[in-house]
Amino acid sequence: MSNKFVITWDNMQMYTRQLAEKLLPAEQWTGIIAVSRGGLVPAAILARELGIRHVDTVCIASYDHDHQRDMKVIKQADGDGEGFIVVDDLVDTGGTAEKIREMYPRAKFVTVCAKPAGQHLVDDFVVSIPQDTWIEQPWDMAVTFVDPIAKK
Ligand SMILES: O=P(O)(O)OC[C@H]1O[C@H](OP(=O)(O)OP(=O)(O)O)[C@H](O)[C@@H]1O
Ligand SMILES: Nc1nc2[nH]cnc2c(=O)[nH]1
Ligand SMILES: [Mg+2]
Repeated sequence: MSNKFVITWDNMQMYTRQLAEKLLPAEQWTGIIAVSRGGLVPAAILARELGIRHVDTVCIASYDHDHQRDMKVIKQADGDGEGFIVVDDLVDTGGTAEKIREMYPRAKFVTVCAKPAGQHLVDDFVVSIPQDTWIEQPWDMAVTFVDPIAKK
C-alpha cells in the first residue's frame, strides 16, 4: 500500500473520545465487547469515558490463504449483542466486520477508522481513510532515533 496514515497514542485517545460522544447516553449500554486484538485499546478508552465496567472480548485470528482470508474464532462473548457496543480499531475490506455482524446481529458495531469497502458494515466510526492507505496503529510503532537532515 502506497500511502500511510500514522495514528499516535494521543490521536487514538482523541478519536476514541469522539467515538464515545456518539455513544451517549451511556446508560443505554450493558457492556462493551472488544474485537481482539485491535479493539482492545479503543474498548479500554470507551469503558473509561462511558463509565462501563462490563468489558468482554471476541477473539478472532485471521490468516491469508491464497488471497482468501480464513478466520478462526478463538473465544467469543455470549449472546446476540443486545445492549452491547462491539468495538474494533478499524474496518478495511469488511471481512472481520461481516463475521462480527453475523455473531452479534443486535449489537451497535463501531470502529475508530473506516475505509470505504467496509464502511457500510459499521454503525458509526470517526476517521475516514482512503482504501489505498495503510493505517499504522500506535501499538505497532516505537519512537526511534533518526539521522539529522544535515549529516556532519
Ligand atoms: O476489514 P478487514 O479487512 O477484515 O480488516 C480489519 C481487521 O484487521 C485488523 O485485525 P487483524 O486481523 O490484523 O488482527 P489483530 O486485531 O489481532 O491485530 C483490524 O484490527 C481489524 O480487526
Ligand atoms: N494496522 C492495520 N491493520 C489492518 N488490517 C487491515 N487493514 C489494516 C490497516 O490499514 N492497518
Ligand atoms: Mg483486529
